[in-house]
Order: sequence, then C-alpha cells, then structure tokens
Amino acid sequence: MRTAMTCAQTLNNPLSSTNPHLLPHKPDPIQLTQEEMKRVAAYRAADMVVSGMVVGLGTGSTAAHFIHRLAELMHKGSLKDIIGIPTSLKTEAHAIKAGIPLSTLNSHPIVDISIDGADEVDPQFNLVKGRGGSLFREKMIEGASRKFVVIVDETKMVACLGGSGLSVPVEIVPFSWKYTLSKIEKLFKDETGFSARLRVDQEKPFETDNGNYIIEMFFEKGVSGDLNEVSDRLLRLTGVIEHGMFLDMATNVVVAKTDGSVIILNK
Ligand SMILES: O=C(CO)[C@H](O)[C@H](O)COP(=O)(O)O
Repeated sequence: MRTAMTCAQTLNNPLSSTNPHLLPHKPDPIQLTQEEMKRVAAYRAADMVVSGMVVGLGTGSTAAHFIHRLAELMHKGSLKDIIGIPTSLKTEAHAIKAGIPLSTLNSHPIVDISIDGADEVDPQFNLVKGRGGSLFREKMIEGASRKFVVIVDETKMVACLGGSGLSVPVEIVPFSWKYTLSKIEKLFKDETGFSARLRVDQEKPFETDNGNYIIEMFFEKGVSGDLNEVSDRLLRLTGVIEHGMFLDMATNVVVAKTDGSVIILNK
C-alpha cells in the first residue's frame, strides 16, 4: 500500500516525477496541448466504465471531457444502466444536459467507480484537488468509491504536494473566517515560505456549493513532513470543514503525455 511519505522520501521512488517516462522529452512528431492531453486521459478512463455501474462524476475541465465521453458511449448503446453521482452543482448541470441519469450518495452509498481530475499527483498517488472549489463533495463521493481513477495530463505529476507553487485549498465555514485563517497560519508558522489567504472571486469571497469559503495555502517547498499528520492537524481546527489533500484515495492514475501516449498507474 502506498502511504503518505515525506518529499525527501519520494526522490528514489520509481513513480516519482523524475521518472523519465513522466518527463517531457525531446520533441515528438505529435505535440498535444494540455487540453488535448486532458481529453486523451478522460477518454481512456471512460473505457474503465462498464454497464450497470454507479459512477462518481468529477469536477473540472478534465472531468468535463469524461462526462462528455460517458454520455456519448451511453447514447451509442455501448454503456447501459449507468447512474452518475455528481461531485458539484456544475457537474450536475453538465450531466443533466448530457442525459446521464443521476442519483446521490443517500440512495447509492457505494459507488463502483469515480473518475476525476486533480491539480497535483505525487508518486504515492496522493493528490491536491479543489482548485475548482469542489473538494468536499469530491472527497465524500470519491471516498465512497470502490475504484477512484484520477485523470491528468503529465504536467500534474509532482514530486511533492504543494510543490508546484500553486495552492492547497482548505474549505472553512464563513463564520469568523479571519480567525480560522489565523489558526491555519499559526499551524504552519515554522514552515519557511508558507502563506495563506482567502480565495476571492470578483472582489467577494469565493463560495463553495456548500456555502463555505476557501483558504488557499502556499508552501514554497511543498508540504513537508507526514501528510497524514498535517491533515489531522488541519481537520482538528474548529471552522475547517475539509482540505484538498486526498491521501491514499486514488486507486489508478491515467496520465496523458504530450506525444499522445497514455500511462496507467495502478495501486
Ligand atoms: O479538484 C478539482 C475541482 O475541485 C479538479 O479536478 C482539479 O482542479 C483539476 O481541474 P482541471 O481538470 O480543470 O485541471
């Protein structure tokens, strides 16, 4: 089983982003754009769905390609009796428009397969998710899934979570949000280069589908130490609902490369 390692431990890992298979190499005849790579990964993952499955439907641009392909296969008759469980209101609207029958975890508490994008994937399949703001529903539905397939382009493979310079999001209740932000800052006060701020959208606090706010955490050198411990410390703060580190949840990672090839990593 792959568990949370420190960044330093990832250096000799065969799945590390230093693995030559996952690194951009000399120019190939085909050079897919990032959007094309997202579609390639999503379409490949759609082949993992079989008729009769309850399917967790992810959120974001990569997941949108998957929803499109799933609906296409259903309309062609290649897939029958599919029920989708959407991870956001946006995905719900997309799936309804695409004609995918939907349900909830209340009615279908066991999900056969969930397919979703990610912002970062480390060599142990730990993820950062939620830059689209849907981390809470994603974590609930993907956590209830027998199989959780992550679909990414190769730029999302990192040696260490938070190491790409982008944020690790945390969903918090709006009540006394500045106080919760200060508690998060205190938690990482010894971390060099750490900063945190409220996510803002059009000069207002960004609101999740659950009516909550998002704090963006930035780690200059990536999240250090035992990730499970970092997770526990965050979740123990009153006011924190959930964070965007998905530890030891993904079972498969489908990585599309610029040359159009796909690597499937299995746990
Ligand atoms: O976690 C997510 C949304 O909450 C997305 O899966 C993640 O942000 C990746 O997005 P994209 O596929 O658009 O790059």
